[in-house]
Amino acid sequence: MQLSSLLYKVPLQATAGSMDTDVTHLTMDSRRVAPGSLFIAVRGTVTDGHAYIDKAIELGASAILCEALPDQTPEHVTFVQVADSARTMGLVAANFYGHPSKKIRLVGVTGTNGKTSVATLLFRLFRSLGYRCGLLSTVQNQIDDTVIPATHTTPDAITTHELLVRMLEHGCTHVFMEVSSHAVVQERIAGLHFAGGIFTNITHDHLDFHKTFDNYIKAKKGFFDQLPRAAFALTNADDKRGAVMLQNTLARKESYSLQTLGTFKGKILADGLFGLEMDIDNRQVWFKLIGRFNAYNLLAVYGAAVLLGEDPDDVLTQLSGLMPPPGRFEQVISDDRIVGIVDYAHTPDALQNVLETIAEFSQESETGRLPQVITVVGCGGNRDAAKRPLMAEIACKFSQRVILTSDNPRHEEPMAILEQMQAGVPPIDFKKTITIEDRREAIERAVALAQPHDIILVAGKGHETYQEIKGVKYDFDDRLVLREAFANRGKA
Ligand SMILES: CC(=O)N[C@H]1[C@@H](OP(=O)(O)OP(=O)(O)OC[C@H]2O[C@@H](n3ccc(=O)[nH]c3=O)[C@H](O)[C@@H]2O)O[C@H](CO)[C@@H](O)[C@@H]1O[C@H](C)C(=O)N[C@@H](C)C(=O)N[C@H](CCC(=O)O)C(=O)O
Ligand SMILES: Nc1ncnc2c1ncn2[C@@H]1O[C@H](COP(=O)(O)OP(=O)(O)OP(=O)(O)O)[C@@H](O)[C@H]1O
Ligand SMILES: N[C@H](CCC[C@H](N)C(=O)O)C(=O)O
Ligand SMILES: [Mg+2]
Repeated sequence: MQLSSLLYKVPLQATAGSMDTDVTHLTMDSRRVAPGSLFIAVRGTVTDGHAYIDKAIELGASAILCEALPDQTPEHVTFVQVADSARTMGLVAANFYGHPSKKIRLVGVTGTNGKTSVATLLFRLFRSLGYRCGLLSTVQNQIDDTVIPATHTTPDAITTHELLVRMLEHGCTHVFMEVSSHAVVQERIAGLHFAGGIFTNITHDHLDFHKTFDNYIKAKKGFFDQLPRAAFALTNADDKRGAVMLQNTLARKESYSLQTLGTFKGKILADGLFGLEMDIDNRQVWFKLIGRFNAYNLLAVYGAAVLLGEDPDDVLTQLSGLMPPPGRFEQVISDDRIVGIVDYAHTPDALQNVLETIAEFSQESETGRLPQVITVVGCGGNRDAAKRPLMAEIACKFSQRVILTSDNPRHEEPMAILEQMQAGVPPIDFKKTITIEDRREAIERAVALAQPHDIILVAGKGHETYQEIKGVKYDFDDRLVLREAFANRGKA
């Protein structure tokens, strides 16, 4: 495509070289430059893409998009200067790929917790309603049955556009995607045309990246600020910041609620390890998902589906048959009835929600002995450190035994992370807390400590199939390790 067409409606500051140059490929990574590429120099958190312009030219880039022109520009390469290359990348990607998001109904989900759950349920719901669909999520990307591994919760703008084109070619009519706060700040969603946006909730996370809670709120709100007038903006009316999200949006304002007024009203009628019974818009329905937080997710999905024009009865019928996404309250039961729960709770709020849900149900046992809750939990390295003591404190508050362990230490020392978690353990709970650095050993110890009908929560990794230590991803799956530990229990 001609560079001038690629830059259609893109605000430019300066150019050097021919605008007729042909561009055959876009990339923000010099290591991926091939002859004919447009290399987009983006300032990152570790390094600055501008430092790789020479490398990109060496590898045959035909044009460079950047925020600062070098003193001398070679004649055979065109330079384009813009104010914000990350944002421009999204606009250029939209031009290059022919605005696929305008030809499909794209719905984004943002919030601290529940994005994967809501996006995945919407994807499965619309498929069961007969549509071809796409999904961009933390667990995986999907085009109907074809799974494409995900590296991020929200891919970069070029990858997203590429995937949307593939989805269109496959005949997809609807795409559901998670919109992380990182993605909003890094402009990964620039150039996308959304048919709707959904807000789940906002609590403590990612303060390592956003620095303050206010910045974090602003990042989430930024998604709604960008929605077009024709879109819907569906918020959680029961969340303190639910209304804030919609303050400046042009989109149609809608809400869902279990507690107050909202476009979509729900009520929990029954809640147990078997599922949820809810009243939604005066219809009583059973769902296979567990816990109050999932009542919110279901209501958000229902509301979005109705806003997308689906019949409420059809939506509820299909929704009642859906299973939770992998690693979300996934149960692994031992032969002697120990209940293992693997859940992706990796924030204080998620951990508290899951443990409160478990606490409610652990009183239901009919064995005469009150089941104990054993929680195995860790916190990721090179991520928000402020949540570490909080998560340990919450684990102690709601469990009879707590095993603190590692969760993707990345480039940090596992024991240093664990010491920060230990700082949150109240003195009264020292006795019930053990620290075991190796996650497999920690899970095995939980199984050894458990008796029939006890509940073991293994929190933080959910669907993940690896443990990341010093840049290497080792195979590790909480569900498999738990199953193995249960199987070995009989043999000990
Ligand atoms: C903190 C963060 O978000 N980092 C993302 C960011 O990387 P960065 O800012 O560190 O980039 P950088 O390494 O400084 O490089 C700057 C630029 O130089 C380029 N470069 C670099 C080296 C080179 O040789 N040549 C070259 O051209 C890079 O391609 C890049 O364009 O931009 C990269 C390209 O898009 C992302 O892959 C990377 O995600 C990292 C891997 C990451 O772990 N991100 C996490 C925190 C994240 O985004 N998480 C959210 C979910 C959070 C949630 O749970 O809600 C997500 O959406 O996945
Ligand atoms: N609506 C909700 N409110 C609070 N907690 C929730 C909600 N939905 C799910 N959770 C909890 O949060 C965990 C993560 O859920 P989910 O993967 O859907 O969130 P996410 O927003 O996609 O997370 P990430 O930011 O890591 O992508 C779940 O395993 C569950 O413990
Ligand atoms: N999307 C989140 C996932 C955290 C999951 C947890 N297992 C960890 O590695 O910290 C992040 O990148 O911060
Ligand atoms: Mg997610």
